[in-house]
Amino acid sequence: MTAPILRDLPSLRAVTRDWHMAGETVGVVPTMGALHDGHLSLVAAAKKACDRVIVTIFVNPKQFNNPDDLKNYPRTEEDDARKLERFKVDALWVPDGDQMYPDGFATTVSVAGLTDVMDGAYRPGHFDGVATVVTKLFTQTAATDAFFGQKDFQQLLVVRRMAADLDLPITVHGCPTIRDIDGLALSSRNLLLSDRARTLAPRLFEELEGIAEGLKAGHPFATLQDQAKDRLLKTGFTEIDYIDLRAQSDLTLVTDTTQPARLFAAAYLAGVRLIDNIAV
Ligand SMILES: Nc1ncnc2c1ncn2[C@@H]1O[C@H](COP(=O)(O)OP(=O)(O)OP(=O)(O)O)[C@@H](O)[C@H]1O
Ligand SMILES: CC(C)(CO)[C@@H](O)C(=O)[O-]
Ligand code: BAL
Repeated sequence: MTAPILRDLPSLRAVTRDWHMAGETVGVVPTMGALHDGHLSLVAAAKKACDRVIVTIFVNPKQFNNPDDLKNYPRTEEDDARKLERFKVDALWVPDGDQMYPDGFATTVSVAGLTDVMDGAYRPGHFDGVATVVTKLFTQTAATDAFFGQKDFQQLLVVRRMAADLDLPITVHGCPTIRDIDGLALSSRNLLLSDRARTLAPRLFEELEGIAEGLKAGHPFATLQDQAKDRLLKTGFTEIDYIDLRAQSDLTLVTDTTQPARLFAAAYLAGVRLIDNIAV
């Protein structure tokens, strides 16, 4: 059965009020649509953990620093609703831009520190947009639990910081990255890759794995990083925003893996910006 698609706040509040009154746990899975198995793994985790599940679909203009990226972002609402049928989620929250940001909207939620690096540095304003919309999604749904992917690891930490700092009564769960059979992290933007670019895209993950092995073998990170960048550029990637080794807790740069660390990468292939990260 198709879940009800709710587009205005009074309708959303009407259904969630009864759940909260009954003491049920409510899980929210925030997405920008164009759903794939990565998103669906979050939905499955939410179904397992919570009495009720709301999936949100909103392509949030405030987090796009590039107007073409916003214009080209895939929008597939009917397919998305169909893909969710088998999960029997309780509601789809699909607000439009006016619902989310009515005339006069003037508030920005900004998380300092964690957002200074990587995607925060390369996509100015991006995490302000994310933190602002996620704060609204949390308060609109009054969810008790939220489910985010580790594919966007920096986003996961930013959201956790924001929820803790604002005392939002919600538990933020981080779920593992789902990959295609060739290792490419599933991502809605993969739909924008040409056939040829799609065959090259898994190289990003392969390079991260190669660096992880090199670190285990005792090679210095700086050398491994340079070699990986060179190889990606020769393969056809056009621009590499970063390949970084950072502490998992606070994203500070590290040069070894004496504390829990992750490798992070962002690079352009045929005009599409791919990101990935792995634990080392
Ligand atoms: N491969 C994946 N595995 C697990 N979670 C994922 C994966 N891809 C996305 N997610 C998670 O799904 C949620 C919604 O992400 P979003 O709608 O931006 O999808 P996306 O595929 O990351 O798209 P984009 O192309 O914008 O990066 C986020 O919490 C994100 O981390
Ligand atoms: C969390 C999110 C739905 C906020 O718009 C978005 O950044 C995403 O899809 O990862
Ligand atoms: N997956 C994070 C959302 C974005 O790239 O804008």
